[in-house]
Amino acid sequence: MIEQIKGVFADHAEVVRKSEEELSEKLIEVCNIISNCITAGKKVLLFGNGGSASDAQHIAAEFVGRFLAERRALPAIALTTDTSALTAIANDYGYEMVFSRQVEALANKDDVVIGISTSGNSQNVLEGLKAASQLECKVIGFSGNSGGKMNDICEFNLVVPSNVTARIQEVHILLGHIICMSVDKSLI
Ligand SMILES: O=C(CO)[C@@H](O)[C@H](O)[C@H](O)[C@H](O)COP(=O)(O)O
Ligand SMILES: [Zn+2]
Repeated sequence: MIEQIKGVFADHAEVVRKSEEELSEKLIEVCNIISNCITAGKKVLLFGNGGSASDAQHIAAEFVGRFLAERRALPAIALTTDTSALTAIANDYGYEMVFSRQVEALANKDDVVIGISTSGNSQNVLEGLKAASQLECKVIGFSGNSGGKMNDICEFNLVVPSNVTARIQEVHILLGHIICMSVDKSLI
């Protein structure tokens, strides 16, 4: 067991190292887009399935509550929390529409819309990002597994260099925290 545990720590460290190498430049651009969005009075919408739904909520909460600095509340909404909307949309239109329908309802031009999917291929995430694109939002992806179909839809797709869902998710929340740090710094 100890060998397995050490193996997970080692894999995690290696994916973090490769992510730093491959994603840092792109991450600066994403941080700037999000800081500019907030400064311009726009908002951030996030969504994903399972663990990525939790990530969407976690990151939105850092904006609305606080991260490091004492600053004003910032507008971010996870589209994974309204069970009435989620169940009605899934029941009436299909599960693949649960995010796109909410994006149509809530997003405006120049809002930032972040879709989180480790495979890059979850249909409801893809539909949500496509809807955001049509509304001229800034479309950002957090993905893994070479990016999947999110590569074709996102303006910036942050593809974590791993094929292991858990390792990808661990870096996704790290990316989220780096973005929160950068937005905080841009505001104070
Ligand atoms: O957290 C985990 C696995 O670590 C799961 O809940 C995982 O998020 C779910 O299987 C998702 O449905 C996977 O979807 P995606 O990341 O490929 O879009
Ligand atoms: Zn998980």
